[in-house]
Amino acid sequence: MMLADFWAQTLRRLHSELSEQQFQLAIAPITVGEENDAWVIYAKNQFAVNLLRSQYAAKLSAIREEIAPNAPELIYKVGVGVRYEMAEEVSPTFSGSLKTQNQAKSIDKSDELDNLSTDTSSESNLPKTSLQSPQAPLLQPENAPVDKLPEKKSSRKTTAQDILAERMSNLRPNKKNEVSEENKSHKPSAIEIAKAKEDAEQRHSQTNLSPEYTFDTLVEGKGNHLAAAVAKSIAEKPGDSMYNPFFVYGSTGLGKTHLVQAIGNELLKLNTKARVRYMHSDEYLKTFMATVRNKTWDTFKQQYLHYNLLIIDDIQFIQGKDRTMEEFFFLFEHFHSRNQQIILTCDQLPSSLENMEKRLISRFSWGMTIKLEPPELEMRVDILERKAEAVGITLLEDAALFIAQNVKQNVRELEGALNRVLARCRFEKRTTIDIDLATDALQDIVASNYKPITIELIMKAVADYHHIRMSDLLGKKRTRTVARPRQMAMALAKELTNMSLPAIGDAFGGRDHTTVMHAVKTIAKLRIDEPELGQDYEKLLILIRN
Ligand SMILES: Nc1ncnc2c1ncn2[C@@H]1O[C@H](COP(=O)(O)OP(=O)(O)OP(=O)(O)O)[C@@H](O)[C@H]1O
Repeated sequence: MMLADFWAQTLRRLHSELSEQQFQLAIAPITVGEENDAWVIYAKNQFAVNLLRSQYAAKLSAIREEIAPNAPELIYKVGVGVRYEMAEEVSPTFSGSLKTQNQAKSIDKSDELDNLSTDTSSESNLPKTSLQSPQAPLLQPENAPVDKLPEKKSSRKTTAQDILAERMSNLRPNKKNEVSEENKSHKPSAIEIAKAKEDAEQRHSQTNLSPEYTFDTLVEGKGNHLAAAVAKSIAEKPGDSMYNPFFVYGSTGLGKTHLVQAIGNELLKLNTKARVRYMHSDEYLKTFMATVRNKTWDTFKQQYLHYNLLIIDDIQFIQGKDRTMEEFFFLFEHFHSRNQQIILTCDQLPSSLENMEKRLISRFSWGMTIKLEPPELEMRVDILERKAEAVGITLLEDAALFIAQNVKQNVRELEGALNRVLARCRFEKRTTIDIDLATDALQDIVASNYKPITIELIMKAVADYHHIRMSDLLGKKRTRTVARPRQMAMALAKELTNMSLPAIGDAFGGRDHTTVMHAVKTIAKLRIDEPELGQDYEKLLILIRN
């Protein structure tokens, strides 16, 4: 069998077996190739290679054994090979069967929804476990009540309308199984709708989730793209062993809480009866201490065991607290062994948690561990624009760029800076923020960020902006893609530094001062004649100054 055929069939197989999110996240980006008689699965970075090796290598080997037993072994590497798009590469019968597979997948998902929403067990129905010895943990996996996440059922035909109808029925109070045929056409009255809304709001408040932390309000960029994709996948299919636990870590203010709460809110949107609970580890600690003090073990156990999704924020705070860690270990085991989803956030990688129990550290890495990185410039601008828009204020592009350039570390600080600018804007009874207003409102931040402008700084900014190398600016190439940015860099050097024309020429690979003078004149003219170039120049001025 040829590699192309093998991969086309493998894609079809994986597409039918994995969730759409898993497929899109891990499999779709793969390219393949042949090297020295081996078949190579290429991924774009080491993280992706590791992910493939740990999560999919066994499955891929099994498929290879089955459909191409004489084919070479598969090896995994960072690199780029040939991409086979499923729709184009497969035969007509393949795409036909692909459709069938997709339908099968939607049946599975709707069944999960059915299961989740019709499971009516409540805390009071839970069997109680007893504390067997003073040292015994409160939560013992073997005794703990079984309240499973739904398992996939097979064949009932379910359409998208069924799913919608199911979701609608979840909005009505409690009567799902008692609806008679004639009542099916019953339209809920305004009172029923108001009651259902009130119930939903009450259920939501018990989850401890902030309603504003959703995927809609979460801006995505390089720093959180992968984490957001995994998060959405979990909301769609909580408890999948690949992402259980989901361990999100990163410095303060990067959006860990927002991201993990968005999972809870999304799951509740998909299924109003999913049992979700968010808590800060501090709350877990306090509740546990109160339990020890008051000996209210049963209440403590029942409080946690029936959730489908438990989110604990800032898990690092339980470090060094031996009994709490022990208890948490059994809570974790309970969730994991029953495919109930657990999500943890932390300020550092599990292995860096020096005072955490070893068995917990190893378990934290069983599922998916993802770091949130500080937002890059474009993402910061996007966040600012979206947040200003949400309060009905227009933030002009250069003002957004200016704020984003000055506040780089984390999103919380970015929000703080924006709030100051918004306050000034409202005080002046304006509806638009321009660069003057932003500069004025953030003077102190700008002053503390002050760095002298050097010619190297200018060259780097211009090279980055135009996606060329610094060496191109110094070299002899005269193609337009290089020559124009070089002229721009010279003009910027003239405007932003005190350097003489000969000194600038010298810094640009020993060029004559007349070359610099020509560049300055050309750019001055082009800034008027070519508005796009003019805007690029303005943006570079802001970038370099800030
Ligand atoms: N990608 C994002 N899009 C929109 N808003 C964001 C994003 N990331 C963070 N925020 C906002 O920034 C603020 C801080 O985020 P959050 O509290 O989630 O950070 P954190 O990483 O949990 O911080 P800490 O570790 O200090 O608890 C919140 O108001 C949040 O809504």
